[in-house]
Amino acid sequence: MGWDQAAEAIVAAGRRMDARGWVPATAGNFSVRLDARRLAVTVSGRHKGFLTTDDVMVVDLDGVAEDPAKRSSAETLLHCGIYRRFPEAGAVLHGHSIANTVLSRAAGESLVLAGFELLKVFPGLATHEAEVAVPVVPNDQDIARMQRGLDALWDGLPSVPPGYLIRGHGSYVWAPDMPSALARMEGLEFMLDCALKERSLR
Ligand SMILES: CSC[C@@H](O)[C@@H](O)C(=O)COP(=O)(O)O
Ligand SMILES: [Zn+2]
Repeated sequence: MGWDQAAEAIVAAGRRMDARGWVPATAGNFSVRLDARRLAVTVSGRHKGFLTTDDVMVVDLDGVAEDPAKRSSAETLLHCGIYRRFPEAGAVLHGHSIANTVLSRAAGESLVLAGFELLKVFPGLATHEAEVAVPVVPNDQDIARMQRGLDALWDGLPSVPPGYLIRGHGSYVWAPDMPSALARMEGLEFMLDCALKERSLR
């Protein structure tokens, strides 16, 4: 995807995520794959609901900035990890919702979503009569180490996961393009909201 389109898609995604309350303070980060070696990603520390295209920058798949004067997202290496591993990934979204934060703190190594019609937002699922295990990984301020843990986890999975949760921190999803990534994020967060409400009814 070209730079202009990618940067606009990221700005619009920020507004959408902010409207849903999923990027409080300066939380969250987003990216779009530009070509085989480069991605457009959010600059670190910006409020994601008020981004302009100046708050988007280019890094390579090692996370090295094209413009060294700009500092990319603290979690850039998690974006790079997704693009490196999953060739079909064209856009990545990360958000900090109440539901993903609370449920990931209570979960074990994965959080199982079952019986929801919205499971069909995930690839390969054509019915609600399914269950999806969303991996939950420990939070870590050492992002390179976190990505090594994710790579080890992915090595052992039988299929591409629908995304993942970082415990007490947030969610990551990806898809071939930004509209599909937003749909996956909205589907995942809807189901997490439901799961949280179900727990409070118990
Ligand atoms: C507001 S604290 C959140 C950050 O530590 C981080 O997890 C985050 O999502 C945003 O970091 P950023 O460097 O702006 O991409
Ligand atoms: Zn985060």
